Amino acid sequence: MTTAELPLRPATPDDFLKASALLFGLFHRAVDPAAQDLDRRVWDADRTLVVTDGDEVVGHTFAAARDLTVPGAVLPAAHVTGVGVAPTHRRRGLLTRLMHRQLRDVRDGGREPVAVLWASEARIYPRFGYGLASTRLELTIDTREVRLPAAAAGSRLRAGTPADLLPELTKVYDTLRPERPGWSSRDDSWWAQVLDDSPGSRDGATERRVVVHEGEGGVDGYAVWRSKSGWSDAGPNARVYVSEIAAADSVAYAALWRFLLGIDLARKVTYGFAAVDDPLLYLASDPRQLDTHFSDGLWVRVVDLPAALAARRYASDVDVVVEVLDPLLPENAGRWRVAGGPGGATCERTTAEADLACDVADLGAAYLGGTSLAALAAAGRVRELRPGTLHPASTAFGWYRKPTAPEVF
Ligand SMILES: CC(=O)SCCNC(=O)CCNC(=O)[C@H](O)C(C)(C)COP(=O)(O)OP(=O)(O)OC[C@H]1O[C@@H](n2cnc3c(N)ncnc32)[C@H](O)[C@@H]1OP(=O)(O)O
Repeated sequence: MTTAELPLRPATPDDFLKASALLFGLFHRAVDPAAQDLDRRVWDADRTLVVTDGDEVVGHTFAAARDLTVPGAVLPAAHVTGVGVAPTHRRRGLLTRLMHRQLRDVRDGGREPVAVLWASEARIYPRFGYGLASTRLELTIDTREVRLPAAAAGSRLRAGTPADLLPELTKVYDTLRPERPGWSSRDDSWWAQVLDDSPGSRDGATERRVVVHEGEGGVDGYAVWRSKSGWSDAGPNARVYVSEIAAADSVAYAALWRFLLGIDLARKVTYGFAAVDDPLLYLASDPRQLDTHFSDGLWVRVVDLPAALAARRYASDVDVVVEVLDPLLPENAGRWRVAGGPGGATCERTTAEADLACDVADLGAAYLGGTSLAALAAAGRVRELRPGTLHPASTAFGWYRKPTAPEVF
């Protein structure tokens, strides 16, 4: 049997252990039964495709059913993860088959207008119509070089474990989520996944810790962190690793950062999920000392174009005809009129002359309001066919805050 003929099918619960072993191997991790149990909580055979060769699972992809916040709305979105092909079967088209089938299934399912993912390597997914929709700043902060404004009166911090403080975390997260493009819904299983603390995941650091901020109305912010002991010839040199920080307002946000940057014996604090417009850039006495590193965040694939473009809101009034290329999902190809604004929008097929032309991946890139159509045009990706239409459309497709995705799923 050639690779192209290997069976590709929906998974069954019996495939889990083999699929899990495949993924541990592909990501160069020793099999960790604790992490595996946790993965099993979020894994759903009905949302998984596998390729088998005899008894072996040699290809795998999973699309978790979660909601995603987009500009002005919260939508069901296929959260694609666990993509992998066995090293014995690589570069023979199995990923291509899996991606094509998965996108077709999502489209035919009729419920999720977009698919989203984090890429292990940024080169993999554009060919399947995914566009880079959010960027991520990784910060490595020298605690002695950065000062924050003095604390506001009435701030209170409380420390605890993730297990003890989970109700507070979920409350804050769910309160903030509808306003934060790029955030995904978390049920109990996803919270368990996000807060995974199996010893194999610690890399010599402590267990996870949580600090919550209490304002006048109760808990309104939290940070999840761990630390790692370190000593140098010059003295203490511990590191603090922040995995998540969320706050309802500037008082809570500054108080949490003040706490994290003030932990005794630590010299560096790292945080991997800052937004490109993160408030810390404007709070810190010397933003250069945040030592930012820029990388790709969430990739978005527009699966049902009219549903996706009508579902989000626009920053300003828009009425534009876009000619779209989508060889993989031809239902999306052709000319679409997007009309609306901050209160809602419609997207309908049209025979009118096009104002702009682009690939479906560019609409994915612009979908969360973080990548501008004008920047894509400057890169030669979006084309302005009718002069004067690009700039207003670019403003409308933007949003008042940049998207950020707080977790790699
Ligand atoms: C959302 C997520 O889960 S991200 C995790 C992705 N998984 C991993 O990184 C685990 C390790 N890697 C793998 O499992 C595999 O190499 C995969 C899944 C990335 C690719 O699977 P394959 O079956 O080899 O891909 P396939 O043969 O369909 O390749 C399709 C095309 O993508 C290209 N491609 C595939 N992987 C890569 C890569 N890592 N970098 C650059 N190009 C790539 C191929 O060259 C091919 O290009 P072509 O059509 O011009 O010839």
